[in-house]
Formats: sequence, C-alpha cells, structure tokens
Amino acid sequence: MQTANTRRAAFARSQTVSEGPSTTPTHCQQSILRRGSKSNRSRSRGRNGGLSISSLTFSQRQALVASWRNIRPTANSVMRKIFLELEIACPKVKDLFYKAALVDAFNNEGNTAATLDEHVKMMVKLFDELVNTIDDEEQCTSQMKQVGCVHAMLSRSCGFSAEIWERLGEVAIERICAHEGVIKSREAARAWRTLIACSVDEMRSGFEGEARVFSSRMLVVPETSEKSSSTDALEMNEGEGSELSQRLQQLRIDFGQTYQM
Ligand code: HEM
Repeated sequence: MQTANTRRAAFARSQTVSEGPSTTPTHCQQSILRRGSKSNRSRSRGRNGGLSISSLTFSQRQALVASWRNIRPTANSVMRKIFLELEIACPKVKDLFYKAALVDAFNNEGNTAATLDEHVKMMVKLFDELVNTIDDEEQCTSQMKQVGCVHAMLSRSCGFSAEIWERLGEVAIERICAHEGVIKSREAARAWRTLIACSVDEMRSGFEGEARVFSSRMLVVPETSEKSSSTDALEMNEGEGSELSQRLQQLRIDFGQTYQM
C-alpha cells in the first residue's frame, strides 16, 4: 500500500505551482505557460504563483462550461485527434494502443480493452465530470489523480513515462484552445489552459506515486512471477503479485464507479 509519506510527497508535488510565488512550475506547466499569451503568462504567475483549479475566476468557470457545451457535439473527434497527435509525438503511445487493440481482438470474455477508441470515450467522460464538478476542487483533483494511478503498472512493464502526460497536456491545450467553441473567448482559452495543466499535473503525480509503490513491491516478487505487462500482472493471483493486482483492480473499480463505465 502507498504510505502516508508517499501520498504526502505526491500531494506536495502536485501543489508545486499553487503554493506561492516562490514555487517553480513543473515542466508541463512551464511548457503550457510558454504557449499562453504574454499577458496570460504574467497574470497566471502574478496572481497566485501558478495554476490551480481554485485560481479559476467565476467568469472563467462560466466560460469553461459554455465552451464545453460548444465542444461537446464534436468532442469525440477532438479527443481522437488529440490521441492521434500524441501517438505521433510519442511512439510509445502508439505501441501501447496497438497492444491494447491486439488484446481486444483476442478477448472473448466480452470486456473491452483500453484501446484508443475506449480512451476517446473516457476522455470525453472525464471532461464531462471535471466541468460539472469544477467548483469542487477536491473531487476534480481526485478524479485526475486516479487516471494517473491506473497507468502506474505500465511504467515498469511498458515504459510508460511521465513525459507522456506532459505531451498529452501540450497536445490537448493546442487542440482544445484552437476549437472554434473556445477560440472566440479569451476567458475560455485561459480556463482550458488552467484545467488541462492541472489535470496533467495531477495525472502525472498519481502515476508517479503509484508507480513507485509498484516498483518497490516488484523488488520483492520472485523473478519467475514477473510479468511483462500490466494486463498480465492482473493474472497474478498469489503472493505479492496478488496485492498488486488487487490494488490495480480497486483503482479500476474506483475509476469505473466514478465514470459509470
Ligand atoms: C496519455 C496517453 C495514454 C495512454 C498511452 C494510455 C494507455 C493505456 C493502456 C495501455 C491501458 C491498459 C492498462 C492495463 O492493461 O493495465 C490503459 C488503461 C486505462 N486508461 Fe489509459 N492511457 C492514456 C491516457 C489516459 C487518459 C487521459 C485517461 C482518462 C481519461 C485514461 C484512462 C484509462 C483507464 C480508466 C484505464 C483502465 C481501464 C481498464 O479498466 O482496463 N487513460 N491506458
């Protein structure tokens, strides 16, 4: 299980840009801020030292809800473009989705694997939830973090790295802010930059925290029990692997319940 210290450290990392003027934005937030307008950059840092859900103004929240309503009819296509661009930016992502598609093709148990198509739907649901609960920072943060956590197994078995979350953030900001439902409102664009930067930061924080737990547990798993992928790891039913499987399954259940998958 994740220790209180690890959780605190992960939480502290996720707060890096919201604690005050002296804190340093993470790489993701730095690159996202670089993409913002000059005035937006200085405003984001000047007001509270960085980005956080609570830094969204009332008018930005309104703009977020209104612009999501504009994006929603074409949201599937927007999310698909984001994942396709991510595949180009990170070949590892292409490998992972290719593998998921293979698992899906050979799966005769009726469960859908985490393919690109499924991810498109999950992204739309995630933004539905985030926009609907934008006034509840704790709830938003926990949803974002859970997404990161469910990918932790992939860090060891498939080389999923924190950089993938960063690239996802950059591509998502570019795509969403270029959408005609957002481009006409400066407040909407600012709000989306903040929401996506925070999401990616929390996803990465959840991912890194959970990945550390998995790798420390794996150190004590006998070599013969090692599995090559997170999907395989779920098949481990005994010994230390069982604890890992249960933890991953619990994360999936939690996520599934949140999004009623
Ligand atoms: C950044 C690029 C991403 C890649 C390459 C990726 C890839 C994957 C892969 C390969 C799995 C299967 C893991 C396993 O078998 O244990 C998975 C699971 C999952 N992913 Fe992603 N993912 C990405 C981003 C996201 C995002 C943004 C979301 C949320 C909207 C998400 C939600 C999920 C969920 C909920 C699961 C677990 C599904 C299940 O129960 O099988 N992923 N992802």
